[in-house]
Amino acid sequence: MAAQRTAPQLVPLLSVAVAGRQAATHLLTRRRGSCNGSGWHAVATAFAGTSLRLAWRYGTTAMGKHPSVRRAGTAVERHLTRLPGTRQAEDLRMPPSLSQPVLELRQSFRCAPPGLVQALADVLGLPRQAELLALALGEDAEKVLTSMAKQRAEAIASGDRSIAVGPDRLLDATWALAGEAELAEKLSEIFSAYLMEILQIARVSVAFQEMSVPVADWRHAWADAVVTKKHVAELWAGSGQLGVGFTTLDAVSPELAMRARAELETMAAQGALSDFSQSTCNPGSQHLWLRFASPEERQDLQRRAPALLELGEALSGLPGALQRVAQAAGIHAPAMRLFPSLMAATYGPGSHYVPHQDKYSGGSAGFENTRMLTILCYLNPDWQPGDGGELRVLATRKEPSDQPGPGSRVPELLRISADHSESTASTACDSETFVDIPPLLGRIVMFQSREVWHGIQASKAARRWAVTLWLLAGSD
Ligand SMILES: O=C(O)CCC(=O)C(=O)O
Ligand SMILES: [Fe+2]
Repeated sequence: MAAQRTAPQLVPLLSVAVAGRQAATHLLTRRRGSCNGSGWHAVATAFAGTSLRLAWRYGTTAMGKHPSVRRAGTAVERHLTRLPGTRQAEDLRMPPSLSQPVLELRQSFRCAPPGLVQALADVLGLPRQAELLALALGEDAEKVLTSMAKQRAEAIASGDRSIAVGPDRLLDATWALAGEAELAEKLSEIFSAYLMEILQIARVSVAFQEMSVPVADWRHAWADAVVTKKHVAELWAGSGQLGVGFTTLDAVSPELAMRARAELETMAAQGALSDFSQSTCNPGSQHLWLRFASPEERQDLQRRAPALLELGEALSGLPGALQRVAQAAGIHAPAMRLFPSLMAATYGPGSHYVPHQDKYSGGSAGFENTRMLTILCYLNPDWQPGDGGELRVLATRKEPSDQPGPGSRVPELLRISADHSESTASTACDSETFVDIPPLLGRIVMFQSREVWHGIQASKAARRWAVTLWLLAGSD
């Protein structure tokens, strides 16, 4: 309808973009104590950017059908799910009786990390089944979850409050004397925020999933030529050093690596880098994202940083090459999806990254992301022994970690049994047994994101540069 395309639509359109950005900011600012949140930064940023573009493209129609901002945001997500190469076949199978918001919720749960979905299932007392959960939450999931949070908060406030109040509990001992209503309100606020964050991550997972492709769809002749059975055996069968699933490959031409480094230096000089990280995990590091998922993004990157695009496209061919070699060798490799985007990061003198695994998600909820494979490429032509900045790969111990992570009290109080990664880590690193890998020009290191404990030794050189590509879990 022509009337829906007039100027007043601008306000709700911008609101959609703002909602997307808010989701992004929320995830960024609530990141506490978690040592690897950058994947979700990418999700959130991607969601915000795509919301804006799609809001402009489709928003007018969406607004006609959905007057409120929340619904408009949902309508944008619906269009997201209809981008080329997405799950249209599933759309066709959807029973007509489910309303659009419920279908969208179901799609979110299908794309979200399993731990998140399990958490919602636990809270609702249902099996972890996307359709059931979407139906239970219905058209106003936020309202249902807020009311679950309130119920649980009231039960605790009127019952044995010592499970939530006191030393080493969610709330400190000053709450012991609080009135029942006041305590219930405080707990309800914390529980709601936690559940909203889970819902938000599930919603942005759709964008991430839909903008990614199966690794087999991305072929690169260079990648097919350089991957051998040795790499696959070290990576997926743990046949290499420490037996933890990592491999190195010195295969990027020094000429390409030098050009890529020069482009990063230029972008850094132009102020394209993030602020210095304030995290205790990697203090002082800076990063920037380089996306090449869509033709527009590729064109843009080609103009700004052609060598980084060339490098990104080449590295993106590695996972598919690894899959093919693994299959031929009878080695099991997990199914993966590629989100075509590199993170470039730089560590100046004194900065480092504590040992961590790449499966940790950002956000205070602290759930696991779906990363499966980390591919790093180093761009440091002048690196010398003594410069620091080595990638330290550590051996693994089987004991559970005795250090509960941030937010771990909330799932407990909400009776969530999900894979709350930081409180239930089933391995820890053995800080005495490790391999240090110099970050040499053109060197690639690949490892299992969920298994391999790794960190960066304090850098002493002026600038240490690396680009990273993360591969996400796909369905077998
Ligand atoms: O740059 C490196 O060597 C590792 C970086 C890293 O571990 C990360 O960004 O998660
Ligand atoms: Fe990492």
